[in-house]
Amino acid sequence: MIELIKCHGSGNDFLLIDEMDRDYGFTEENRAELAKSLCSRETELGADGILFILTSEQGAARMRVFNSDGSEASMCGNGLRCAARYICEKLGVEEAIVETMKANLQVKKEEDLFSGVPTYNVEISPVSFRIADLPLIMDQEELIQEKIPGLSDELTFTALAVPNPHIVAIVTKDQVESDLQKELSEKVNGPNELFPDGVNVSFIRLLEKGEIYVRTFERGVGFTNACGTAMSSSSLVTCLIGENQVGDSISVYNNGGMVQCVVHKVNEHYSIDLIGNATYMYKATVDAATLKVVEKQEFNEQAAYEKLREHAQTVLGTN
Ligand SMILES: N[C@@H](CCC[C@H](N)C(=O)O)C(=O)O
Repeated sequence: MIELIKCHGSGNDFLLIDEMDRDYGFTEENRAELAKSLCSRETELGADGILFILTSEQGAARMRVFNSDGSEASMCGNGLRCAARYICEKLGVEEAIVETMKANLQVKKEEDLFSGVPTYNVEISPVSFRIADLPLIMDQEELIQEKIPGLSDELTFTALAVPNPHIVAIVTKDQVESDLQKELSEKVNGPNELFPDGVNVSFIRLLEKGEIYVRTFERGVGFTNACGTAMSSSSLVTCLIGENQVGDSISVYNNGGMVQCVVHKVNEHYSIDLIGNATYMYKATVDAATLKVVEKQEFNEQAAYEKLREHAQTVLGTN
């Protein structure tokens, strides 16, 4: 029997499985297979990915994230907020260090972003603009607000690794609503010569000063309600172009709700605080042999979250 929690950050939903106290004896193949089968939207659970919580020698716990196609990602911002809540509540602490594939990251409980919505602040770091770190195969060091030959004649992109790979473009409302993002994203996430490992592709719409909208096609998943590392990357890009300021809070609206991002710059190194909900939907027990849900218990937290989501939709409706 596998015990899990279905949770979400901005509607980017995950199945959280705790391997700290319980040794399920998963192999790497098992984790990838579980991600593909349990995350399938054809099944009762369905999710954008699985968060495996493990013991760590470098922090309070370790988070590994698998996309719904079975690939492992180096980071997941919305997932880290859910993992942060789980780890902090389990250990009875308000803040912790969580080990991820490439970095040990600071997480902490924050004041509720909206009444009754459990909120966590997670560090998004390290940030690299070296295109080799994505990797993006082009004959240059960085790509900041530039065209990518062979990808789009109309859009300029910024490429960054936080540390999972992202390209972001500032677009118009019409461009967000067109099929352009789907076409580009499928191109760079299929066999292609630019991004051999694929890439998360975000379109940003500038709303007001301090307010942006971000829509992301996630590598290994497809369009999701929101992507935390993408919203962090997008906030940083709006600071680079002078639209927003380092140190200021940026409200980032998405199709699943909203979060806040604060970009920091210390000694030429950027990091981003990603602040948003960590909502539990239900607890479930799954039979590992049949992958059927044998028990389910709701948390009743979604109603409070819906109020935040309605607010976000109202803001988007007027922009
Ligand atoms: N949804 C995540 C990112 C998950 C990983 C991503 N699809 C990748 O492969 O890099 C987030 O909230 O950051």
